[in-house]
Amino acid sequence: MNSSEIIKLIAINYQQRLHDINISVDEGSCLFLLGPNGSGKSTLLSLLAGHSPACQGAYSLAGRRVADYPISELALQRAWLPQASPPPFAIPVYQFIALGLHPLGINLEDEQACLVINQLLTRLDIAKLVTRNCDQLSGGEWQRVLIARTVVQVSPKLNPQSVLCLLDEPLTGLDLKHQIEVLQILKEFSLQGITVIASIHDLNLALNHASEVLLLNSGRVVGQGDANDVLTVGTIKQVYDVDTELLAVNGRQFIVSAALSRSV
Ligand SMILES: Nc1ncnc2c1ncn2[C@@H]1O[C@H](COP(=O)(O)OP(=O)(O)OP(=O)(O)O)[C@@H](O)[C@H]1O
Repeated sequence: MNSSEIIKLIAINYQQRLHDINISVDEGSCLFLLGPNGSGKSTLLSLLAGHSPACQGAYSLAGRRVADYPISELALQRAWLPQASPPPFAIPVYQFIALGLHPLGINLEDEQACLVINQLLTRLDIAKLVTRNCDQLSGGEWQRVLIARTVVQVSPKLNPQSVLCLLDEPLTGLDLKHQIEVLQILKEFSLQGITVIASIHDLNLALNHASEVLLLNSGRVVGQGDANDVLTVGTIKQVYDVDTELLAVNGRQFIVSAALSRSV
């Protein structure tokens, strides 16, 4: 393990869903997982969260085999936002977000915890919803509540042992303003040394916000590295079967569908 490597996967195979995955991720990286529907992004995130004990190969987090972590220690090191989970039961929003404190052994009597939660409520624009139950929210509001609960668990201000924040399609259902705020929160986390791994479908957001990307296809890694190197017209055609063009605007690259750009 090199000094900044936080995640190491060697020869991971899982059912028929992931094949020969060998990856390494550095501390503080903001890595976006990309790939078509069914390519294995959720499966890989679940495995990184420590939820696929029957996989073949080796997975180490912070230099230790994940299989050797007691679940209570794993919960201190990483948080995981699964994809599109419905509200579990009719619990008030504030109490649901505070569930993220549970693995840390603190509760709402902790002043710093209340401060962190209240800041998140403001930033994610959910302060006005706190007294409502989780099953009385719109899809985008519920997604922001889920993100808040996940982020609280690995907030460096509350949890000095946190190293990893895993999010499966965190931007799904969010409007533009809330997407930007979530991306900003994730960037701040990575700048504070927390490794962020999130799956998304928007290649342009990946180009402009990821420190690196990992592109999957049919459960195999097609490429990992700088988004500009991995997301070429050739790899996009190979993986998504879509013809694209790259446009440069104010020094930034954007991917557009070749068919759509010709039809206007
Ligand atoms: N519980 C399951 N049992 C068996 N196969 C599954 C299960 N869940 C998913 N799969 C299969 O595993 C493969 C990878 O699925 P996964 O959900 O990881 O893809 P994904 O890249 O996250 O897709 P999407 O972009 O649609 O969310 C797919 O072929 C899928 O059909």
